[in-house]
Amino acid sequence: MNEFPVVLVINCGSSSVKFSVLDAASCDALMTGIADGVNTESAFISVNGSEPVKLARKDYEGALAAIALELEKRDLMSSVALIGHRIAHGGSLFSESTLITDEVIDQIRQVSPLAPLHNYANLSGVEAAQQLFPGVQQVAVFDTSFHQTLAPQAYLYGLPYRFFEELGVRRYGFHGTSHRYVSQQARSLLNIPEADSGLVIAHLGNGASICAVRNGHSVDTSMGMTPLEGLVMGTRCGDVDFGAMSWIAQQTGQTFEDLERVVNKESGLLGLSGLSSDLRTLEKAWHDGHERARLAIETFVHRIARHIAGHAASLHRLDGVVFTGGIGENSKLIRQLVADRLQVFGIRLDEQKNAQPGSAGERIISADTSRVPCAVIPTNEEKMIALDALRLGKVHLAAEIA
Ligand SMILES: Nc1ncnc2c1ncn2[C@@H]1O[C@H](COP(=O)(O)OP(=O)(O)O)[C@@H](O)[C@H]1O
Ligand SMILES: CCC(=O)OP(=O)(O)O
Ligand SMILES: [Mg+2]
Repeated sequence: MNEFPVVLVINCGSSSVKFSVLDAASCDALMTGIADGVNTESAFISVNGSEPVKLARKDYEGALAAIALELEKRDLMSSVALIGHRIAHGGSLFSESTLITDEVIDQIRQVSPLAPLHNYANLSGVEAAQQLFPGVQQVAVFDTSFHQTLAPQAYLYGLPYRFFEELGVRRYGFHGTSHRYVSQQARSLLNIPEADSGLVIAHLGNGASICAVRNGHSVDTSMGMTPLEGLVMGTRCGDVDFGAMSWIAQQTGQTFEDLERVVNKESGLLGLSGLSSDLRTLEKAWHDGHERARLAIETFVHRIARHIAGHAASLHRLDGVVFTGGIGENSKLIRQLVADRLQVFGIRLDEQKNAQPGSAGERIISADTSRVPCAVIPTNEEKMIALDALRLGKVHLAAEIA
């Protein structure tokens, strides 16, 4: 490794590449940024919150090349000791993070149809990084790994068992790296022992999911075989009656392919409001009297509360409800509306604590009289990815030397 090695963490999403450079010794972020609007005319890069700069090349390779250039400007290229990639779906092939080899890339490709918005983009990031950082060890960290502890009753669908046996149809769950990090932090914030603890985590971003964490392990989660099940999301519908989809297909003559696009890209907050998938836009629109924005937000909230309550049933005790993700960390409105619907648990937020800005970091937001504590914990998937990359990278380096 270099004298002051760093870990580059890459999260290639459906239209953006989020990246962080972390000090390998402390795992503190030295630099973060986003290349957004990938594969569109307006593709840009912004580093450490700076003004966006247009990308010369608009594709994933172009975005990764722009990130490499930013590292070069800061004389960091030769310090990159490891690259950690967020990979959404690992299927049943990967229950843990792994070093990336050609075989691993092939295996990730095999499961990619199950997370089409994410995995193909994730793989583009891996391939571009291999070109730009030749010889640097890369590590894959899967959203699905943390949920490998689900019991059959939590991961099976009520379908004929042969679909599971013959086709591997089952629930996997996603956002595992975030749920893993947030549940660890929550135990220290709320001062509860891992061995006897029960938490419900609400990761609310563009994609959104709930996770029940019992004694440090995921025991239930709202996403399924693909990242479509569960909550209403930015553009995804979440839970929907298959009978409704079949009815729509019969009435409109739309194919499975058409409907897959509708449920993944045209539904959720966007589809309900007819306005935007971005919660900030919808909150403002509601404030300005936009009725469908209000309806979209209230539907989003109702589903979150229903899933939080349902997930509590997988725990033996409820020590806390924790909000994270772009919405969970920043929207006092959503947190308040969700808490209002959880009165059955004796949950009450403290208005002032809930009104603190996202920049306030980890914080308890419930009233002292609340029967269950509620907290906000900013997620840090990048740190978890860097830690996994370092752990696997060290093992690999030791094996090379031996
Ligand atoms: N200050 C804020 N108030 C309300 N919503 C916010 C705020 N900041 C970000 N969001 C919302 O967070 C969502 C994006 O969350 P994020 O976790 O960044 O998504 P991703 O799944 O792409 O990682 C968007 O709906 C955005 O509007
Ligand atoms: C794959 C899980 C998911 O929805 O991720 P996202 O929140 O980054 O879209
Ligand atoms: Mg995210």
